[in-house]
Amino acid sequence: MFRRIATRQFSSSAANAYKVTVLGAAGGIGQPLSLLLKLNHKVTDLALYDLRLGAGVAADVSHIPTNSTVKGYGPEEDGLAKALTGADVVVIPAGVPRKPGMTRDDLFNTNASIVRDLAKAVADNAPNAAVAVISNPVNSTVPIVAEVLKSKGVYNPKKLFGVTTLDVLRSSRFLSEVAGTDPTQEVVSVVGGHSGITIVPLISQTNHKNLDKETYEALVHRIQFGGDEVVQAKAGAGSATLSMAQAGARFAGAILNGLAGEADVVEPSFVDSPLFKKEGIEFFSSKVTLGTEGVKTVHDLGELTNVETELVNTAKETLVKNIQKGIDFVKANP
Ligand SMILES: NC(=O)C1=CN([C@@H]2O[C@H](COP(=O)(O)OP(=O)(O)OC[C@H]3O[C@@H](n4cnc5c(N)ncnc54)[C@H](O)[C@@H]3O)[C@@H](O)[C@H]2O)C=CC1
Ligand SMILES: O=C([O-])CC(=O)C(=O)O
Repeated sequence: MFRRIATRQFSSSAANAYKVTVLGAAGGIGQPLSLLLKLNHKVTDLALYDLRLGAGVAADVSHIPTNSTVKGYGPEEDGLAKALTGADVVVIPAGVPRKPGMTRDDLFNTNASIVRDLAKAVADNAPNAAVAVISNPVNSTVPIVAEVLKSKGVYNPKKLFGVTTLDVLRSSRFLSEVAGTDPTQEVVSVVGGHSGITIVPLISQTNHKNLDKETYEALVHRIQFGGDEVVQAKAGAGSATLSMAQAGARFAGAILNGLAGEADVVEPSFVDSPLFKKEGIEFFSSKVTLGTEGVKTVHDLGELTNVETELVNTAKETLVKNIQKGIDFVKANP
């Protein structure tokens, strides 16, 4: 009796009740990300899919007494379709991570087809879901998802996101370390893309515009190549997983806050962007206001210093190639 009442009370038809699906849920990112999503009270239905161990991770996470129902899925018995059906948000951390000496682009050959195939399943089973792509190289995997969704006639540019939140977290942390401030109070807008020189933190828009040149350059370099620090330290066992899980949970949470109609939900993300389309750059990361239909507003970059303008111009040169690579891949390998 009690159980039936509890189920009804938290049924997914209620307001603020969402199904979130994680594709790649048993991986280094997927597991802690699933844990953090289990702690988000807006998530009432959590679907965890992986090639292996989806059921195991789900059984584990499901014992936490929050309001969501957790289910695990594998490729057998149409598990991917079942995991996706009815999803409001799909988060994709499936794919291989870097080893020392590799760039994110070196992951393209393996991850492009993984992401393409998962995007096909999203198109078929959750065409209205907001899709948040974590799998690298983000600058190319996001265009891959867009091309697949377009080919299936279900592309909604307002509901596709490349997750760049880890660059935002690192910026807050690293800036606070050089400025001697509280990292929780440092908010840094990061624009461009998610790899090396395409990552452009806008330090001039913080309270620390007067850092000396050497400190500023070292800070920007550390933010751009922060991922390498973790890859080196893990020495062949992968890249950032725990900080990325926090970043992914924060971004998925922001999408849910937007869907729920909360005011002023703003996060940087790599989205289908009007900012530089005239220059042939279809996707760009900048601050985005999230709303009930996904992207509500793509913010422009605001005022930049000459140095930041240079950094953005350099980022664009690489971005345009990374984006085209993703588009060409789907054209050649539909
Ligand atoms: N956007 C960002 O800021 C960041 C992105 N990443 C990227 O995230 C990805 C995942 O990283 P980790 O979790 O560390 O890797 P991992 O190897 O620990 O986990 C990947 C998981 O994906 C699963 N998987 C592979 N193919 C799949 C498929 N077709 N369907 C479902 N699941 C599949 C694997 O079974 C594995 O459990 C990598 O590409 C990495 O470069 C990592 C850190 C930050
Ligand atoms: O560095 C990597 O390969 C993983 C990643 O994207 C990050 O940590 O920012």
